[in-house]
Amino acid sequence: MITSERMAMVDRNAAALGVPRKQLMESSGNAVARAVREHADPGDRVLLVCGRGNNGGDAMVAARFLADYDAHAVLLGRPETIATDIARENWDALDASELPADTVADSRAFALDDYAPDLVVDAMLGTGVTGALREPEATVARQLNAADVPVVSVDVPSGVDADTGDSEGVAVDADRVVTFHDDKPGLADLDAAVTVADIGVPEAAETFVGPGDLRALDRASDSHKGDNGEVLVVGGGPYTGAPALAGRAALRAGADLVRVACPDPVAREIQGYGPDLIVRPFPGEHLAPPHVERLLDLAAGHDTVVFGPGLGSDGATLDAVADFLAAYDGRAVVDADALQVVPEVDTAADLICTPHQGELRKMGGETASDWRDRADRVREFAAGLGHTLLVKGAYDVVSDGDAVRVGRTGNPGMTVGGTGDVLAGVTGALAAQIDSPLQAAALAAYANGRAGDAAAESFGDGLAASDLPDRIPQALRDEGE
Ligand SMILES: NC(=O)C1=CN([C@@H]2O[C@H](COP(=O)(O)OP(=O)(O)OC[C@H]3O[C@@H](n4cnc5c(N)ncnc54)[C@H](O)[C@@H]3O)[C@@H](O)[C@H]2O)[C@H](O)CC1
Ligand SMILES: [K+]
Repeated sequence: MITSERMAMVDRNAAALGVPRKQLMESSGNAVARAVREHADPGDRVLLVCGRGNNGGDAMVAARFLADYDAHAVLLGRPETIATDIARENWDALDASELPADTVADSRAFALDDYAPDLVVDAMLGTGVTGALREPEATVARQLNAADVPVVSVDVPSGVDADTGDSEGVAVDADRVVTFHDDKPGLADLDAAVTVADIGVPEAAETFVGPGDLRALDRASDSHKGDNGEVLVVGGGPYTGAPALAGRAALRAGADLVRVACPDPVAREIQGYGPDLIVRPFPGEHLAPPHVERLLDLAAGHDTVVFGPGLGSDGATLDAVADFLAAYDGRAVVDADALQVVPEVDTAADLICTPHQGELRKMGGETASDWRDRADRVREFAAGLGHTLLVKGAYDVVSDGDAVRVGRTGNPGMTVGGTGDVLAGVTGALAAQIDSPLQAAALAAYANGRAGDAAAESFGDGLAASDLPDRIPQALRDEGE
């Protein structure tokens, strides 16, 4: 099953892998023509009703594959109103090839009987539908539903929401649906036979995080209306730079506000770095159980907590981490020494753990040299743990125990200290903006690696972790779109 939102991401990822949407449309149209062949005989009259989006484009392609039928394409609207370049190119190809095709600009000009079809291909609207069908689509849908003619719908019956199966007004009552790449949740309860057509989307477009995944952030900024979240970084003790790096990275990944809770001496140093980070010091040299109550209060006012950067592995510190996690029920990123506490603790929190392979082993997980084997093991371990894992490596493997995503951006220069702190901060900021922890972690791995790749262009293997945060905003933009 795939939602329309995820399909749009995968589609964009496929384009980035060198399989552009027009090529997928060619496969989609071919699959539609194959379905027509199963329901009608050569010579039969086939009416292809095309909308102005890519759903219509699929049927325009199908028309080219049906030369041995009496096939006729009807565009609902004027050719100038076709919404996408690839649909327009396919319409122009029909026109230039002098294949039977005409346009219907308003509902009064359409009468199904004029075509006397043996079969209708419904390609008015696919996953791009919003709200109730407008005219002329609504009238055409009513005529199709009233007539005794078999209907093959392209991708989804026009008017039906592919994610929910709902329709706000009239929708096409299809006999058969040819849907693409993967089944859609909204098709399950319809009275239609559903076939899933492989349209050649490489598996890598789903597995490897790509520019399409950046859409998760566009959507997040629509729904949160400018509220990009507040992040609390809990870190510092033996190390000072780590919490500051994580905090700065969280800001650059779009968090509205970042506070760093750290021991007094660390706070004084962080304040010397500049005005961007708000510091909430606690007494002593390192985190300890007496600090936990105040940290919990502080955490309650934040969308996510990034736990671990530079905390060290003092016994009292690890006890404090365990106490915190046992009482916390929000969302947190756990990194570095704090990770070893996670398998023992019973927590209601929603955690994203970001171990490197050594830390994963310390948590009781297994690694493997081949990334595919590693992906299986990470998935199993995440399922047992009940949290999301982002296991760092040349290929970063992310799993919530169910799905697996792999980030393959980044370069060997990033083995320098501190890049993990940057990743933890970016993960915290994205987890404050994106609902799915898997998606937030996957995108964080991708963006961190891309920022590292941009830094390597200037500094090669001499890159430093502090080169990364300022390169995160660009790494979170899709320049190819
Ligand atoms: N990877 C894939 O899955 C591929 C899918 N393909 C096909 O593309 C469509 C989705 O195309 P898109 O252009 O995004 O949307 P639509 O064609 O469904 O519709 C957009 C079009 O419709 C107008 N519109 C929206 N709501 C309404 C309404 N209620 N009434 C009337 N008109 C409406 C809107 O203004 C736009 O102009 C997918 O389903 C597949 O069939 C491609 O083949 C590529 C690969
Ligand atoms: K359709």
